[in-house]
Amino acid sequence: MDEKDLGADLAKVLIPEDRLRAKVRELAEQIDADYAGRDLLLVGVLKGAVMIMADLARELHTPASMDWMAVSSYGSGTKSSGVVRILKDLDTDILDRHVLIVEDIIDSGLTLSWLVSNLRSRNPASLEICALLRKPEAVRTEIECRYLGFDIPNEFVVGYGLDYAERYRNLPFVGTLAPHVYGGDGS
Ligand SMILES: O=P(O)(O)OC[C@H]1O[C@H](OP(=O)(O)OP(=O)(O)O)[C@H](O)[C@@H]1O
Ligand code: HPA
Repeated sequence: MDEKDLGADLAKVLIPEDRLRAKVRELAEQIDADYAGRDLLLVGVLKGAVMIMADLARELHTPASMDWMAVSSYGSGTKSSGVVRILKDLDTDILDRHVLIVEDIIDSGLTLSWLVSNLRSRNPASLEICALLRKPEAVRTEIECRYLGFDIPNEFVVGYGLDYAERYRNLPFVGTLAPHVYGGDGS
C-alpha cells in the first residue's frame, strides 16, 4: 500500500517513506560510532518495533545480535493502561551485554519505563534506548532516549509497525489516523 492509497481511515501522511529511511540511516551511523568494537545486542519490542528493528539492523555496520520481547500495555484502544505484562521474554541472558532497546514509539513512556527497570535488574553492561517516534506532549514519565528519530504531535499514528487494532502496520510511512476511526482526539 502506498501514500496514494490513503483510505478514509487515515487523515494524513506524517512521515513519508524517504524521511524514515534517511532517519534510520542517521540513527545507524550514530549507533555505529558509539558501539564500535563492542558486542551489541539489539532488543526489539514486539510487535511495533519490527520495521525499525529490521531496517536499523541492516543499516548497521557493527555486528549485532537480535532478540525480542513482547510486552503489553495497551488493550484494544489508544490509551496505555500503564499495566505492563511480559508476553514473551528474551531468549538471551543479558548479564554484562551491551543492550540497545529498539522501540517504535514513546507515547506515555510507561512501557519503556517499566522495560528499562526490568532489563536493568538483569545487570547488562549498558542499556540504552533507540526509539523512532516520541510524543513530547503525551509523556507521563521521563525516558532517557539516546537515539531518537522524530518528535511528533500528540496524535494517534499508524504505519511502519504501528497499529490500530492490529491494522495498518504494513504501511511504509507513518500517518495519522482519522479520529472517526477510533473515536478520539489522540490524547
Ligand atoms: O509509551 P507508551 O504509552 O507505553 O506506548 C508505547 C508502547 O505502545 C505500543 O505497544 P503496544 O502495547 O500497542 O503493542 P504493539 O507494539 O504490539 O502494537 C508501542 O509499540 C510501545 O511499545
Ligand atoms: O500513536 C500510537 N499509534 C499506535 N500505537 C501506539 N502505541 C502508543 N502510541 C501509539
